[in-house]
Amino acid sequence: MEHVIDRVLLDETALQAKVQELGERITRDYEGKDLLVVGILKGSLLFMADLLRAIRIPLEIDFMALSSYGSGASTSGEVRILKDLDQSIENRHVLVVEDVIDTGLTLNYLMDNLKSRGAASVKVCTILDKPERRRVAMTVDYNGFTIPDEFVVGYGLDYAQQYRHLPFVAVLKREVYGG
Ligand SMILES: O=P(O)(O)OC[C@H]1O[C@H](OP(=O)(O)OP(=O)(O)O)[C@H](O)[C@@H]1O
Ligand code: HPA
Repeated sequence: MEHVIDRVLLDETALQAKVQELGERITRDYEGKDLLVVGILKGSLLFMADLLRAIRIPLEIDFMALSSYGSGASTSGEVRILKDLDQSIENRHVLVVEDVIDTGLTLNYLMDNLKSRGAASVKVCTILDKPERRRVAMTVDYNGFTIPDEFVVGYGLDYAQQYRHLPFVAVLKREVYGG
């Protein structure tokens, strides 16, 4: 992988330490509540699996897949649900798990959509946040790392569907993505 990676931004130790910290906070905050953790495919997969093991209270899991027309940065901000939840979330406490919040358009749509289904609460947990790219204001309830506006891969994040399996977050060499 060395030939495609410019530099490692967050190594495995840093990621895992942060995941433990987030898991502890979530454990405290949701104690005694009916918690449903919703992973957004595909990017959240690695973070979701690690985070779940760091949460020490009963919970259920589900997944959604979304697609934005064009990229997340497209002008419309229109989002389509490709795979919906398997169950009703009425009166349940929903925690959405994401790999990265960029423009915020995906999550903005999703939070409104989930709230309209009568959830008791809807919060978001992301491992990465790129606030410089935000196009809609949004509250990030649990954030792992605030990162600069650079294209990163690994720990679930892809470039052309590659590199999701890397256990660290890295910046690709410019010649790989033509940036
Ligand atoms: O804040 P935004 O600008 O809306 O961008 C963030 C979204 O973009 C990525 O998903 P993507 O559509 O690339 O799907 P993936 O998780 O399958 O890679 C990421 O997982 C977020 O869901
Ligand atoms: O930096 C990124 N890498 C991969 N996917 C993304 N989606 C938004 N930002 C990114």
